[in-house]
Amino acid sequence: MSVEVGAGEMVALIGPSGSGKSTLLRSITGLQTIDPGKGTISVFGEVVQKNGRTTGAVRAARQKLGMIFQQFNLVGRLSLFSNVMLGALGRIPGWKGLLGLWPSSDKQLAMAALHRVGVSDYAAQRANTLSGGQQQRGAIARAMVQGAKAILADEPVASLDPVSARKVMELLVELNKRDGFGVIVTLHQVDYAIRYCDRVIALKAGQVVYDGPSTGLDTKQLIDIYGPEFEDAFWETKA
Ligand SMILES: Nc1ncnc2c1ncn2[C@@H]1O[C@H](COP(=O)(O)OP(=O)(O)OP(=O)(O)O)[C@@H](O)[C@H]1O
Repeated sequence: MSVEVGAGEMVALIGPSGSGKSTLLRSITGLQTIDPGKGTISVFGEVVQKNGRTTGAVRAARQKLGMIFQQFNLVGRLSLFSNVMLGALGRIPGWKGLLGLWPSSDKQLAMAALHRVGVSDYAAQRANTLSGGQQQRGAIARAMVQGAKAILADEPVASLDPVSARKVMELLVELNKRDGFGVIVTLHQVDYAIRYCDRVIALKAGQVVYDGPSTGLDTKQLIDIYGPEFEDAFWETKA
């Protein structure tokens, strides 16, 4: 496949289960290597994968990419604040991080990020005592402290109730529109992709089958992507 996403874009990645959405995101961050061959992956202009191997540029590129997962990936027994501070781990020696010897500038950054995503009131609370929506906001704050320029979110709302899911999607839109973060978000809910994202890339069996404005997706294309059962399922979720 060949795909290019601009620095400040908000893109939904959709497609049936197994179509390659997670594989694509994981490959961009270098968590997974691509097949040997001519394919390359570049992040902010630097080649991070080539000939089926990650390059030396992958580490610096990872710093610029905040990865958000369905299951939040916070350390449950640590406070929300400590979890967000982990975003700064790449900037100081590991032992300092373990002892909690964070520079005050990073601590301020963490509180500002928690405030920005609307969960600063829970900073001292253990992560595993928070709701899914609050944890996901914390994960986004951690990406901000990391210094990410773009957020790659792999089904970030799949484990959330509809209200929390909407709030997390609205937060991603806000971070994109107001703060200039690039966002690539994989979604199973096509209606969320259409409502919140300007551009949709649809994958099917590892190929790009649609790449264009979300407003350009029609029922026929969605049936092509997901199969004939799609129409029933779509209207069920809208009801
Ligand atoms: N290099 C590769 N060559 C062929 N197949 C691959 C390769 N890498 C991954 N796959 C397969 O492609 C599929 C992609 O799965 P992936 O988890 O990326 O899909 P997904 O769209 O994120 O699905 P879901 O929505 O269920 O999370 C998997 O079955 C995986 O084993």
